[in-house]
Amino acid sequence: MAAARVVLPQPVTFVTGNAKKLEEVRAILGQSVPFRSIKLDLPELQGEPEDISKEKARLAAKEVNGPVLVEDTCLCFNALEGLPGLNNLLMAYEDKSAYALCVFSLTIGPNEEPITFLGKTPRHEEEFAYINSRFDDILRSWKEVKGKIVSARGPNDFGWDPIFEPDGYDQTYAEMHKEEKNKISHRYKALALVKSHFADAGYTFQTSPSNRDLFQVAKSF
Ligand SMILES: O=P(O)(O)OP(=O)(O)OP(=O)(O)OC[C@H]1O[C@@H](n2cnc3c(O)ncnc32)[C@H](O)[C@@H]1O
Ligand SMILES: [Mg+2]
Repeated sequence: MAAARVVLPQPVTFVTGNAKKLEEVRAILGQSVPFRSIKLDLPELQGEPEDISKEKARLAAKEVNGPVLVEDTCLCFNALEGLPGLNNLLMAYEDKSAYALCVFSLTIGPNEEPITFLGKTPRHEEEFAYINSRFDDILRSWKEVKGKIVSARGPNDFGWDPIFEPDGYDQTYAEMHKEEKNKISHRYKALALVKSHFADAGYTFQTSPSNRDLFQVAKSF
């Protein structure tokens, strides 16, 4: 018997205040997940990345009163034991290695528990087994994006892209073509899990995003 399909009252709303992030999410998701986007000023929360992300999703779902997707990204420095970073502080350390971590949380409604998707190595055995059973192919190369901090190179229009050089590349994220970054990035890795989840869950929508919604998104940035 086919699994019951969850019907969502409206398309997923991706909540962000960051236009560059939205651009990448659009490019990576393509048509695979129907979503629209709004800009909401949500508080910058403190704590573990997954907890922050879940709380952000809960707050956003209350505001939107429907299904939401949120994302948080950090550039974490190994010299600071994974603390997100202050670049100047790092200059005092020899270890310039870092990793880019991306967490998405999806919640299908204001009273639902958020599900998180991490562009990072799973920490717990059970988590690993769970993801592995579902996303075998993705997981084979599954890691946070490792790299190092360098002096800024390339256009300066998106956060820390000019100072992050992923391992195995001689360009910073900022110097790469957009399509190249989107094929290897922390955001790509986390969104691959989001896509698999949507393919698995087979959500259907009572309404789909209209041109009007898309137009409003374009205007809000
Ligand atoms: O509204 P939200 O979605 O939270 O957008 P934000 O700009 O606050 O984004 P984050 O909290 O996730 O990110 C913290 C910082 O990291 C930067 N950032 C996020 N993703 C990045 C990427 O892929 N490359 C470079 N910088 C990035 C971003 O510009 C912020 O200054
Ligand atoms: Mg933020």
